[in-house]
Amino acid sequence: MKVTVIGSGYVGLVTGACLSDMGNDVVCLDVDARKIGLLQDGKIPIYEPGLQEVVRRNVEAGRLHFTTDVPAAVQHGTLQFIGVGTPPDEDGSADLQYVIAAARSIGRHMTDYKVVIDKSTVPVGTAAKVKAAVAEELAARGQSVDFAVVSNPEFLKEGAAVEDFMRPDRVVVGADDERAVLLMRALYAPFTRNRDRLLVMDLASAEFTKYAANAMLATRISFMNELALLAERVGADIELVRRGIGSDPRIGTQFLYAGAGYGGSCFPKDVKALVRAAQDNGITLQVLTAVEEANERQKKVLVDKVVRRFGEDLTGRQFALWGLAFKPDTDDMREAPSRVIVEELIRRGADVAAFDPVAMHEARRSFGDLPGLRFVADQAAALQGSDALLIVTEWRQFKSPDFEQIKATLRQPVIIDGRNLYDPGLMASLGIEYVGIGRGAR
Ligand SMILES: NC(=O)c1ccc[n+]([C@@H]2O[C@H](COP(=O)([O-])OP(=O)(O)OC[C@H]3O[C@@H](n4cnc5c(N)ncnc54)[C@H](O)[C@@H]3O)[C@@H](O)[C@H]2O)c1
Ligand SMILES: O=c1ccn([C@@H]2O[C@H](COP(=O)(O)OP(=O)(O)O[C@H]3O[C@H](CO)[C@@H](O)[C@H](O)[C@H]3O)[C@@H](O)[C@H]2O)c(=O)[nH]1
Repeated sequence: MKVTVIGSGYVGLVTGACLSDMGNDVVCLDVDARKIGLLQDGKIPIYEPGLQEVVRRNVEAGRLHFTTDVPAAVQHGTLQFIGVGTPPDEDGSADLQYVIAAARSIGRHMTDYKVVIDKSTVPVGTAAKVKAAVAEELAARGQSVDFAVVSNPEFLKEGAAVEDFMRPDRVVVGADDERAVLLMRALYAPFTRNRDRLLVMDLASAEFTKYAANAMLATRISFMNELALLAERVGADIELVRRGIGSDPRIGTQFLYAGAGYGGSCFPKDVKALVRAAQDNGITLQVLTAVEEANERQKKVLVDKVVRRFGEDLTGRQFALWGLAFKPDTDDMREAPSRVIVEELIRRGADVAAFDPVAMHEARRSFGDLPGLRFVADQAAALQGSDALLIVTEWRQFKSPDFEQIKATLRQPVIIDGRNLYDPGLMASLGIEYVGIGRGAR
């Protein structure tokens, strides 16, 4: 099938690459000429395991193209995916300006039947706005061309994006047009294996489902983070509690890890947008309001532990920081807890020696020139001259480090672990002072 993907960021690129891998003829469009230039040169602007290979083989096969040429891109695809950003507006609601601009581009240049597919995360009612924007542009040109609007939210996780797209738990399709549904079924047939995985529903329910999923996942994390605070006080170990509750299939084992707070480009913005949408409808979402507040507090928990150990004034102290990206297997720094932690340590007078296996470049861009922050070449170098090691992201290479080296290199053998990577018993036996999240058991 002929597919156009508008927006070649995270979601657009993965969508375009995976759809072309199933034999579709895909054009990815972006307004960012630098990004498209990189992609045309065979370079992937983001770090995402496996993506480079999928892009390369489909470009080589002539099924995947990148362009800034709006009319040509719009004319190409029967299926027009909109995968542009929906950042939070000042009041927390989703800013739809890029989605509407993409819809207008379609209306301005289409000459035959199109299915316009909202892949971006957008609030209930957006499909109607997209429909109106396309129709307005068509009317301005005096054209009458048939089209449908479909909601097809994306559920991929960064770091596992290709796998998630290729083997989705479900594909949600919101539609009010039978022909569009048939086309979507055909497009997703190679990914959904059996038909049960493709869930067809009305537009509003599909749009709502995306926010509900992220809100539920964020709630689990804030719930565990809050319980971790209490576990420390009462002498329980949240890791053992996690296993204890997770083995109940009604609860499940995934997404129950207490940590340094959730970040990324989705949970923070989507929780805010849902709370805001509820307010606009005269409803206060009390649980989700608390989920967000708990997360803001959690991002500071690591610094609270530093303060408890080293005092309020951190002047003259240096801390080694392992992990800057908001999660492992990505270089994405959007809403990363490391940003809050680094800024707070530096505000209190400390220096920070930071290392991340892949996010150093993005981190430099995101922090700018921040006095007191130094990026070092590897995890061992961060330890030199540091008073303690702080772990912020659970990269695999941090999971079994050389503990003797850590002990010998740090000024004091202190590890403050925001991801609960190590066994407190082992740390005690090695003579390392170890502080995790919610690990109060003695
Ligand atoms: N990142 C994720 O893991 C993820 C997962 C699921 C859903 N989402 C949702 O998908 C959407 C996109 O997220 P992202 O992380 O890919 O964003 P992104 O910022 O990485 O990419 C968006 C791209 O759209 C381009 N763009 C903006 N306006 C355009 C226009 N009019 N025409 C063409 N290109 C345009 C931008 O230049 C940018 O390259 C958001 O709504 C997000 O919430 C993201
Ligand atoms: O048990 C857990 C699981 C995750 N996190 C944190 O939660 C954040 C988000 O992690 P994750 O969900 O793995 O990454 P994202 O790529 O942001 O993916 C989420 O957001 C996407 C964008 O909407 C959705 O498509 C995905 O389904 C949804 O998982 C990260 O900071 C993690 O460190 C925890 O603290 N504890």
